[in-house]
Amino acid sequence: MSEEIWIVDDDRGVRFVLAEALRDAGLAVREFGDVAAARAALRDARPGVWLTDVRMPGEDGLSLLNELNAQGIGPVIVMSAYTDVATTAAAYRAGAVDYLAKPFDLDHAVEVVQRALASVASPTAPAGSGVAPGHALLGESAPMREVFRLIGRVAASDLNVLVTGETGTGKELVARALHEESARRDKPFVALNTAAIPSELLESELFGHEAGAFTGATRRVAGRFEQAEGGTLFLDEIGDMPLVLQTRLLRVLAGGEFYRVGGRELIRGNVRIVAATHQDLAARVAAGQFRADLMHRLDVVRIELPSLRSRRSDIPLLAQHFLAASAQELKLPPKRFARATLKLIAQRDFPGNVRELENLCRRLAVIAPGSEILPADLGGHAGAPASGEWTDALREWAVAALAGGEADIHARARDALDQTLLLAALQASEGHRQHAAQALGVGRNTLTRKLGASRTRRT
Ligand SMILES: Nc1ncnc2c1ncn2[C@@H]1O[C@H](COP(=O)(O)OP(=O)(O)OP(=O)(O)O)[C@@H](O)[C@H]1O
Repeated sequence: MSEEIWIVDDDRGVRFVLAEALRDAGLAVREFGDVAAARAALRDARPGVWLTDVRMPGEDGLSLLNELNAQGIGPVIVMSAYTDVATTAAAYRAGAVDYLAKPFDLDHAVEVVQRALASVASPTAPAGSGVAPGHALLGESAPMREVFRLIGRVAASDLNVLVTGETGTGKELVARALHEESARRDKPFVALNTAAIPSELLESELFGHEAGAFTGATRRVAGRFEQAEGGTLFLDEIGDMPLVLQTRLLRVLAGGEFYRVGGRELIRGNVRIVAATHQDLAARVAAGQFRADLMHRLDVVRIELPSLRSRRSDIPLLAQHFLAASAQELKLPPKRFARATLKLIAQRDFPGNVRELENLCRRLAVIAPGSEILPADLGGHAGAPASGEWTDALREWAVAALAGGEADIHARARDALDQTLLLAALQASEGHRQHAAQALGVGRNTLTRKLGASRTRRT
């Protein structure tokens, strides 16, 4: 077996630095500027490992990968600047052993090549079925690229996956992407939010019931397991599942068989389970609220979604996407963010993560007056105020007041807030109460009352 590494990339710069790094590591390297040249070289030689770009003028890297894979020539490592789930998963499906997201770290690239060389004896994965459909899952930050890579890696397998992450981080989207990128994509994707269903109904929701199984069960109903036959069942908020049902679910997962509620017919299912939770399952196990054996069965592969505030570089991309999508969906004229507005948004903390950002953009699509969304538009309408502004000063004051054991902290802060806002508005309206009230978005009576209250307290 040849130990030569073949690099196919139309970008000379990439070829050069990569080839140098590999040679420094003691490997022999051959470079090709396009697929045709590499294919010609195949007539009288074989590489140890291929590294190929995806999008190149002429034939693209994936079609080469498919062909090499069909002929058992490999292993192939795909390099691409396109790090979305669809491209990554398509590469893995076509038989890539690894995926390097450009720009990549050279040491990491050398390591990946060495690993591929070491595993040369093992056969490559079977060829896949072409290019994947587009995905709603967006992100360019390093942690999201890692998520896409994992999805690409495990989608084609039938392994159970546990998706973890705070609320609104995209757990359901990941489950859908896993389904779309698997051979099950033409079968149903069925989602069930365990926390949203009363526990006494959950069993019949999951496994279905026969007519007469309980009061009100007038006909046989298929449960989510049956509905998802051949496809994927997404169990959201799995941490909230009652213990009795955990036992039942465990039995079904272990045996692959179940009965409908009130039924005698044993049903054999073929369903892939993707579960999600925002809770720390291990902690729930320790507290006796979740079965350890069920956790291990669900947590075969874990995909951890990062919070939005830990990947702020994705915020502008997501915000622009949501703004455009909202305008289209609500049939509103398109708007765009001023650069300063995007910067302010990217500083926010978003405890509700991507969902909260999506809601903010939807609101702005509706209420921002101009075609360009300015920082002022974020003002009172945009949810929590940006961190790093007056709230920081307020927080400092509160921390000091709490530490000093002061009394009536909330009332005093509220008074100070009222007074500051009212005086600023009155100044701006040159003492005109009606205008000041309008500008603040409060009624005139409220303004008068608050003015009175703050005066009374001060005296
Ligand atoms: N990476 C992403 N790219 C684009 N949209 C996203 C992304 N992540 C989340 N969203 C959007 O944010 C919203 C929330 O996502 P999703 O429902 O998947 O989150 P979740 O983690 O399952 O939330 P919960 O824990 O509250 O159920 C959805 O509208 C989804 O389309």
